[in-house]
Amino acid sequence: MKKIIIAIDGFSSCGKSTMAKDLAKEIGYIYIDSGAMYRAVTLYCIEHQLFDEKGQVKEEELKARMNDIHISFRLNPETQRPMTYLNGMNVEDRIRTMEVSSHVSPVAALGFVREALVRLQQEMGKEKGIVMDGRDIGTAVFPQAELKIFVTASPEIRAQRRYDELKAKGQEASFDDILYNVKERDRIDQTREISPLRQAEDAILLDNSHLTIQEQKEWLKTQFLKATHA
Ligand SMILES: Nc1ncnc2c1ncn2[C@@H]1O[C@H](COP(=O)(O)OP(=O)(O)OP(=O)(O)O)[C@@H](O)[C@H]1O
Ligand SMILES: Nc1ccn([C@@H]2O[C@H](COP(=O)(O)O)[C@@H](O)[C@H]2O)c(=O)n1
Repeated sequence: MKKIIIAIDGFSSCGKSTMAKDLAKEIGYIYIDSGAMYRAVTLYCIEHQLFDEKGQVKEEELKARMNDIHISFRLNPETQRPMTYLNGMNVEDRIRTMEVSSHVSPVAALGFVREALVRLQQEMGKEKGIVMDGRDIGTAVFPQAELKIFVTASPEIRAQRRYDELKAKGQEASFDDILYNVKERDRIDQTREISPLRQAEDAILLDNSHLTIQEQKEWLKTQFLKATHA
């Protein structure tokens, strides 16, 4: 069967990567979490003191160091899940902290950061057979994608899911902080100048507020089958 590109965009924490990962595994496609790449750049900024005392990113310094930032993915041999590597180090857990979540959207709004990461994402998808999730995959990275999905759910439901996830991992979490972060990231992502978060005209909308993980997985598989048998 001819391989296609599947772009899954949408709001923060609505289940994009859960759906994308499951589908990719089932159909034997590569899965790329583009948000992990923006998170890795943000972690680099935190670890190299590239935020000033007001929490603003030191743009010129980051720009000068972009060539020193190397991001890649490797499969965890036990779980078969992709892990994010930054300059050869596994940073999968460190990029998921609230500290990174609360700094990532301003970093992702910088044109030179987007240029570098979009180039890398397009390179990863040039052979097709890829499921990529993010904010601008269907609009900017792969506008030619054969299947585009745009996922949404209410902010409260999304925050609750993230809260439950952190609690299950034994991490300290405040529902209010998570809700604030989810809404604030959505605001910055939707209002930035370059490639703002929006639904592509040809994307299929999914509100999964009241769907289980299994139901949304089946829904996505149906969309894939429709797109590949059309
Ligand atoms: N339909 C669902 N019902 C309940 N929980 C869900 C559902 N879909 C995903 N989840 C859970 O919600 C949390 C967020 O999901 P996920 O990480 O896939 O979202 P995301 O959109 O990729 O987030 P981000 O934008 O932050 O990368 C996870 O704990 C996941 O297990
Ligand atoms: N294609 C993308 C993907 C992500 N971002 C930015 O990164 C943040 C973190 O992404 P998650 O998917 O891990 O939540 C997100 O809030 C965006 O600011 C992006 O700009 N483009």
